[in-house]
Amino acid sequence: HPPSTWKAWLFNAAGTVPGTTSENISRYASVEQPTPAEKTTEAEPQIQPDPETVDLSRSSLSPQTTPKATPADTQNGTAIPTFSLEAHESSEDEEEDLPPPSFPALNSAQRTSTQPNLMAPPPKPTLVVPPLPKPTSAPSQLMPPPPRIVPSNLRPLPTPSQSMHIPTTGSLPNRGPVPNRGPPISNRALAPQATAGLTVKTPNARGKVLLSPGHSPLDWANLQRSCKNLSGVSYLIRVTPSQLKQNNGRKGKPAWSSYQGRVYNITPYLPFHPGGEGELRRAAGKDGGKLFMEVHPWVNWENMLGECLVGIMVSEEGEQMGKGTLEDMD
Ligand code: HEM
Repeated sequence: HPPSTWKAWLFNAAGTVPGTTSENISRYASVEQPTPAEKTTEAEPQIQPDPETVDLSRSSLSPQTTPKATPADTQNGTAIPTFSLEAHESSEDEEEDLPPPSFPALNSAQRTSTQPNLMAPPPKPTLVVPPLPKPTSAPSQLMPPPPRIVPSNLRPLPTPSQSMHIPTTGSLPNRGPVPNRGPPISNRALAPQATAGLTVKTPNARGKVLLSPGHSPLDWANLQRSCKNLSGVSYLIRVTPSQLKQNNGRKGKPAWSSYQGRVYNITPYLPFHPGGEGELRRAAGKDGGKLFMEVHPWVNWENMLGECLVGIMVSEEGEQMGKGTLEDMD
């Protein structure tokens, strides 16, 4: 239902409401449309509304820009109904004065119900935990209390300056040169000799040496696969002990060594031997099996020197000494 003041204005539009005159309406309309005199004298129309009828401070609309009803309508006798917000605001005030709605509603089922709990209560747990025995009579069965921490027994925590400090200059602590992972600083001066094909002894526990560039185990493996003649012979031969002794690697002779009845030319392997050329030469011109097995029995001689095979050991009379024959090798 509209407020009662709305009805009054509706009736005023019909011209039948007492107490509302056309004078009021025209005065109201004159606020919206300035008189011609005001238009001509001033560039910006200054509107001075009647404080009794219009309260511009309460309106967010500007009277200069918002179109309003023209007074011509009032002159014809039919006034445009105008609505006042006063009555509406008063009703809002009344609503604000009302207490907040109660929840649940006063006539709701929750309020009218006589039973306080509509839902059934949850079942009670059947398992009952027995109470813990009271630690009264037998304190010896209980766990002993934790030891008291005496500050004097605690080791003092290291300060960040002591434990977390990383030196910015110099070598890191406990980070010496890794064995056989690169040339140590003390051997750098010997690098030109190493490039000349000489091996350099390094101070490591297993007696490995610094191999010259291009003589790593991988380089040797590649050389074995290169199909080059590494044995120095064009076909497998029978080697007598005297022949083996003559080929000892000295005076321009090749270095042969026997292992399990087979003879190998170790000459091309000398610069590749991880234990050093000198160590390997100790087996030249004789059976090297004993030395070999003393140092590194895990090394596969056959695989390492397969392409260096010269032949088999025979007696001085040419008799076969081992199980295998040259035909078997072929
Ligand atoms: C003639 C056949 C030989 C072959 C094919 C051979 C091969 C090898 C190989 C592959 C290594 C490296 C082992 C590894 O890294 O674990 C090595 C190391 C070594 N070899 Fe030989 N070697 C031979 C003979 C000898 C002989 C006759 C000696 C000594 C008299 C010797 C002394 C050493 C030493 C001292 C090392 C370094 C220590 C080690 O790696 O355990 N090698 N050799």
